[in-house]
Amino acid sequence: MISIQELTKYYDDVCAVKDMSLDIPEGQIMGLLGPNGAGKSTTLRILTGYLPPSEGTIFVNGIDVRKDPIEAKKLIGYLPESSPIYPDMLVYDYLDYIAQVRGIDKSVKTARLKDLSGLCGIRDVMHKSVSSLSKGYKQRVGLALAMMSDPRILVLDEPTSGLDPNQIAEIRSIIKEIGKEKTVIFSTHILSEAEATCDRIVIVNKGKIAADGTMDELKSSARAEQKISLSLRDAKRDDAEKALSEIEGVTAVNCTEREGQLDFSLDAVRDLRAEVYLTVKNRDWVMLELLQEKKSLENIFRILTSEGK
Ligand SMILES: Nc1ncnc2c1ncn2[C@@H]1O[C@H](COP(=O)(O)OP(=O)(O)OP(=O)(O)O)[C@@H](O)[C@H]1O
Repeated sequence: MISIQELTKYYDDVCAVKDMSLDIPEGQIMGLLGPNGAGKSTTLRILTGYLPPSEGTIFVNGIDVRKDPIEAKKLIGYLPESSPIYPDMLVYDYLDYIAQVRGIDKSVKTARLKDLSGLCGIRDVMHKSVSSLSKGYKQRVGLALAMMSDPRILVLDEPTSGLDPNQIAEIRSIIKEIGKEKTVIFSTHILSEAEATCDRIVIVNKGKIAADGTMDELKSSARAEQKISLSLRDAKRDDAEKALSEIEGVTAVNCTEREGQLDFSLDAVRDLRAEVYLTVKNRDWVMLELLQEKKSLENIFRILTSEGK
């Protein structure tokens, strides 16, 4: 449905997106996850035809966004990071006005506004002024605006930014509901946000894709590397290092010594606590501590997006 090919964007000499390629199939809810300044908004602006790329191409349903932005935009609903909504109108009047601007036929307009108000949970505020709404409701109105033309693709830039936990949960459930029928792409810098909502997560850092997969795939790659720490007494350092490094699946052994105690940190391909325990027991060394550090997705995200990585 969407094919991003070798996308690069420079703002003067700042490279915001570097050689990004990505295919997004129809019906997917995809989260673009990354820290501030990773290039998420820039990617979404180019995808929605609001910003030209420096290099590269984006096809939306076979349409080249750069060559035919008007046709491409017809397929996309876009909620930018700070959605510009007029404060002085009633919600209903505002949606009605936008429906007219978008050329929605009068015969279907009333039904469309009714559907949207239900989908986006704004029935109760349709006759309130936009300025009186909470940030969460304003965001729902923004969603309704993005969905006005019943687009096949919905692009949301940090849709839950600045909302309280209840509002976040509400926006999430609306996105999930919309995602049953549409392709949804949204950006966030919060891992749990992407985890709760997405079929697929693309982690971007410094304009590049750092990881791409389903939540399960990212989690199993996070589990693929384990760290085990243990402390021993009554063991000779050389013997202990040798014995631990000979355990199948241990890829690195680090040791520090203090007051007759050996503290080890092992890298392993899986949870090897049982093997470590038996190795120590068979040699009559005293085990003071045995711990497995959980390498959570949170850690992976931090490692992938931290400075210098
Ligand atoms: N209009 C602009 N002019 C110059 N540099 C820009 C402009 N917009 C973005 N940048 C720079 O491009 C890089 C990527 O910014 P972008 O807004 O795309 O990142 P982001 O991941 O969306 O971050 P945030 O979550 O903070 O919005 C950053 O270094 C940013 O400072």
